[in-house]
Amino acid sequence: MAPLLKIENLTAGYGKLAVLHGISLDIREGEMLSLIGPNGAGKTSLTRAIMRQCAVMSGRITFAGQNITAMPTHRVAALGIGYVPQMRNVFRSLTVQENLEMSASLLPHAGQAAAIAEAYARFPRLTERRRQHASALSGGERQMLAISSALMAKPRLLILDEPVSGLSPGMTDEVAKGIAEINRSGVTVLWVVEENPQQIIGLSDTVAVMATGTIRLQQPAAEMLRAENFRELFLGV
Ligand SMILES: Nc1ncnc2c1ncn2[C@@H]1O[C@H](COP(=O)(O)OP(=O)(O)OP(=O)(O)O)[C@@H](O)[C@H]1O
Repeated sequence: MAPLLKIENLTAGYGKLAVLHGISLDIREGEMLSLIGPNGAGKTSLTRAIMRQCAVMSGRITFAGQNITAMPTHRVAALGIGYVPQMRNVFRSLTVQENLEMSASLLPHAGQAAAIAEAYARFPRLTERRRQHASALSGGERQMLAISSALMAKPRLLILDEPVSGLSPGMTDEVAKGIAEINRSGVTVLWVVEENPQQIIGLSDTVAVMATGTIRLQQPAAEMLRAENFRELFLGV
């Protein structure tokens, strides 16, 4: 079966400067793929290139059989890719409930209340915070809200940029389990993982290792965890 997302020989960057060099990566429908690698490897840029927020210089990106390489961001999103950037991913001056209502407003009216209830059921912690402004949320709660908002559009592929970075171990566990549950419900997940790689990779099917703007390795997560040189691979040295 053709992969859900196919990236072929992608070169991309900012202005005239290429920071991704000949990237090729396949994501199968239903899988959970962790993208790891040292600071500056280009993980964020790769997620941004998929969403057309970083200039593609050459190569091709295909999603669900459609060439999205030159498609504007809103059309990529409408095709079924949800994106949660690491920062600025919620409306800080709105409450949790208002954030969810705003995202749910994309749905037919009849389905909005159920979609919001589903978000609270997935991350019960948000229920307790429903009247709080998003600016007052903890880092983990903010990620839960951003992920819930992105899910309102019912994406086939969810791209998450470092959703658990900087979180306490308990909160990492809570957010990561929520993401694994989303994946089990049928959503393909691509997540950038910066910290606690062993714990997160354990939840993933596949790992792709980036270094200096290239993909060094793509392999099953179980194999990756068994590798003696795991740290070396992870750090890309
Ligand atoms: N807006 C930008 N303009 C110019 N160069 C950028 C921009 N954003 C990132 N870069 C450069 O692109 C390269 C890859 O950065 P990127 O943020 O994609 O890496 P990363 O693997 O996500 O790193 P980190 O884990 O530190 O976020 C770096 O050399 C960075 O300096």
